[in-house]
Amino acid sequence: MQIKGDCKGLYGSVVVPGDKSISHRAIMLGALADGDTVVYNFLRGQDCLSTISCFRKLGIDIEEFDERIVVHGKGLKGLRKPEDILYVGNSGTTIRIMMGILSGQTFDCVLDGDDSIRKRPMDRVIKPLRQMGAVIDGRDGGFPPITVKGSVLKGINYQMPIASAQVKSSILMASLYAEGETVIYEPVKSRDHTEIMLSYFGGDVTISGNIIVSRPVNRLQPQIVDVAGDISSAAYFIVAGLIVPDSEILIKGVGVNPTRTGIIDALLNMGADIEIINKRIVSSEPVADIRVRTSCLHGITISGDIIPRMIDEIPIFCVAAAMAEGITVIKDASELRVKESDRIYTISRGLRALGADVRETHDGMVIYGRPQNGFNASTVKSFKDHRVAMSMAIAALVAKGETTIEDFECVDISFPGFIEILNGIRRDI
Ligand SMILES: O=C(O)C1=C[C@@H](OP(=O)(O)O)[C@@H](O)[C@H](O)C1
Ligand SMILES: C=C(OP(=O)(O)O)C(=O)O
Repeated sequence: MQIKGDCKGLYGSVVVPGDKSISHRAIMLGALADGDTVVYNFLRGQDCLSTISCFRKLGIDIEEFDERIVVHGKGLKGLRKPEDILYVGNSGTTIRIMMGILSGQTFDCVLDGDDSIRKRPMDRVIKPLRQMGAVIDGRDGGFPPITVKGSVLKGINYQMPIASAQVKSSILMASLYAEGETVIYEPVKSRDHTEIMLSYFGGDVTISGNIIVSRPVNRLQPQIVDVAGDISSAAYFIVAGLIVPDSEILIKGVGVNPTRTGIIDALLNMGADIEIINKRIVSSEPVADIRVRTSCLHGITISGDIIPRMIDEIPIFCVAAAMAEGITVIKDASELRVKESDRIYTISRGLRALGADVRETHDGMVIYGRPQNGFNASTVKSFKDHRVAMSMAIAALVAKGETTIEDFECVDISFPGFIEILNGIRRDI
């Protein structure tokens, strides 16, 4: 993909596709509910389509219409043994949360994914699920393919060693099949869409601070789920609107669940002109419109609790940091090393190719903002990582000349239509 630089301004309003995390969960809980769940604004990105494909193989009828998806749920005990392996493509969320669901079934199955998934650690999920009684294994102790033998589960008390919504959600799904209560202690609060949606579907979940208690229920109630716009996708336009001169963008209908808004808090601390307006609740999740205008940003340090609240946005945050005055330091973000790519390495490498001064540390980066000669166009790798590809596209807007981003089609994993929306608000195209 070629991206023309020297962008003269971005102007207008955009609507980003539905939230990836919420879309996955709507299919999963819809499949386990007794009856039809209707999902509006479902994200038709490859990751969520992988979730649909896995549940179809498990015997769930899922119909796709233009504006909605209908999941014909068969109840907690309604899944049937698949005839094939369950292929999750590039989606960590699909494989990890499904491991929890499949542990409590009465049949065996195998989960596998692409080259990137085969390198991602699954022991973080295997360990607590085994404590619950699951019979589950991975290649070399913890990598896909994963085999799951359905078994009888019991509730556990689990202190999570890392903040991970995928691990938490996998345990919560298994808790639906476990005898007794499951208690999860999170070191730092991670996104809570599973807890919110489980309650919405009639599950028995209580949350107090970082402690979540779940008890099994006899049935889940099907629902209408209107998926909020994905703040992770909105983040590319938020940063673009801040760093491209003469810009003003309104992003409509974005999910602003506080466990996801770390990127907004971090950018506000850098001096960003961001307004959150028209706040409302949609299907139990907070949603708002976000207005951004070109701003003079300055460097900051981010670490600790804010990191899980913006984990997927750190690549695009690095682009903002590289355009800010002064130094930005990112700490406590070693989880980035086990995403679709090692994002500490891949985003540092991409930004350096455009002329930024970025140094890697074991758990983050140090970014010396505003390179003297500005950004200069180059050919950069996406490493087939959708978040790196889109972050580089935004950085390319403020480079001199035309940047080439390799393997750009990977953006379809989370944001089909990204480039069309971006070109639609460029004043110079
Ligand atoms: O639960 C989820 O939907 C997700 C959780 C996060 O992963 P971790 O749980 O590994 O932090 C995030 O990076 C991923 O894109 C989506
Ligand atoms: C890490 C991501 O997703 P997943 O873990 O589901 O592959 C992401 O979308 O940035």
